[in-house]
Amino acid sequence: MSSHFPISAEEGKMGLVQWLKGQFLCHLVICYGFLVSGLLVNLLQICTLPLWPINKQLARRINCKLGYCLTSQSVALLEWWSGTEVVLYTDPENYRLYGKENAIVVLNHNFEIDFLCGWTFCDIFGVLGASKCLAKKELSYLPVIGWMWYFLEMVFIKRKWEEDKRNFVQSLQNLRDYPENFWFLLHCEGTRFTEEKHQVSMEVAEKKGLPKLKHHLLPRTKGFWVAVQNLRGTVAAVYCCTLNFRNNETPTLLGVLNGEKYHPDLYVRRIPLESIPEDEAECSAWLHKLYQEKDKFQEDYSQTGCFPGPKVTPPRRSWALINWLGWTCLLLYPLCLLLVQLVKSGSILTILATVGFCAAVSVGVRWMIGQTEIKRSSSYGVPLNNK
Ligand SMILES: CC/C=C\C/C=C\C/C=C\C/C=C\C/C=C\C/C=C\CCC(=O)SCCNC(=O)CCNC(=O)[C@H](O)C(C)(C)COP(=O)(O)OP(=O)(O)OC[C@H]1O[C@@H](n2cnc3c(N)ncnc32)[C@H](O)[C@@H]1OP(=O)(O)O
Ligand SMILES: CCCCCCCCCCCCCCCCCC(=O)OC[C@@H](O)COP(=O)(O)O
Repeated sequence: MSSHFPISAEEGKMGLVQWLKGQFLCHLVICYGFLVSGLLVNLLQICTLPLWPINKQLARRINCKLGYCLTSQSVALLEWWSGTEVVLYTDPENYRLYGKENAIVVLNHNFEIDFLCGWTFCDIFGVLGASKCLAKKELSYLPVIGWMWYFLEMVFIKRKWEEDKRNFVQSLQNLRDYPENFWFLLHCEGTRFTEEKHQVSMEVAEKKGLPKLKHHLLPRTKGFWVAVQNLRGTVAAVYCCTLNFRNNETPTLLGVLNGEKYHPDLYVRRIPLESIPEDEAECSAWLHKLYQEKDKFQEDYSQTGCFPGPKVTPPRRSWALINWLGWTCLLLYPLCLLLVQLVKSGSILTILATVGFCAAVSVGVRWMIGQTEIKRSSSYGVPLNNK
């Protein structure tokens, strides 16, 4: 039934803005800016190579800034384009420490944009350029983003312990003299949550005599233990982070690109590193207990729609937006000049080349977005013995 109330000018304007956000041309401009600026950042990163043996700390700082230039564009997309506001549930005493110390972040891995929400918190607390993750090796091959991570000393693993252990320990040791405050993200489940993976991992839990989890896969404990042991004295605390979305939202990166607003809530508990057991078996049992607590928070959230403790909506910072607008203006200018030349020339070949370029940008970015989709998740964790 149609409404008899006339829409206000304000509503009309909002409708138009929302309509624009869904248009392919807008997406093309955004993706073009992201890809071309990303390649420029990669190129500048390569230029820092001769600096590493001369002044490693300076090279690292420069790479953090370059990394920020690229990563913060996707934060701007979430905060300013889609209008998503991240809400934090945490102890105000601990809030003052976020961004002022190194930390290991333990975060659940259920959502397609959990990495983006993580980056947004990193930006809010000023550690975005230096933030790191224990990531699957396949991500290091991602054009632009994966190449950038190489220079940011991200830790990549094949998820095959015998093959990984040497490089993993060495990469962690390298972080001991990192010149900027960083957060090291660990998704201890090792893969994204799917019903099938959940079922398999709960079979493992049963065999091990561990309580079943409803909202998480059983955590793999080795990576956590090795990270804690190798970062003692470097990292002050573990941030136990539990992320969920209001109204049972299932957010996607494509949704963000279409300007859809989501409602993420993050519950953060700060646990001093000294309180985590050194012995492997005890540390492993400690992590299992942590996941049982996280599971309880998720269950309560699904009943009440909120996490425990006081909540705050930290203000978004303008830097991400300024950086994004700066790159867009810088890169749109030559594009517009090219288009004008194109129209003037009337050459079929040039027009075809331009259409081909736009199609390549669009397909390339769509493929990258595909990497974030849970339906394309790896087969890691199924069947049972797959490692
Ligand atoms: C204030 C705000 C604060 C914070 C804001 C939040 C976040 C911001 C922070 C930073 C952001 C930075 C960057 C993010 C950007 C982008 C990147 C995003 C995502 C990439 C993430 C990934 O790529 S996840 C995949 C890779 N990572 C991991 O795998 C890590 C987890 N895994 C481990 O750590 C593992 O231990 C390991 C891989 C190191 C080794 O695994 P392995 O299996 O060899 O050994 P384990 O001993 O650990 O496990 C074996 C035991 O596990 C049992 N088990 C459990 N389930 C299964 C199963 N399904 N199948 C088989 N076996 C299973 C198994 O029985 C073994 O038990 P045993 O008793 O026999 O040992
Ligand atoms: C202005 C900004 C424009 C943005 C345009 C869109 C650009 C596309 C950006 C793609 C960014 C890619 C970041 C990849 C991070 C994906 C993290 C992730 O979720 O990895 C999965 C692994 O953890 C586990 O893998 P599975 O075993 O589940 O398989």
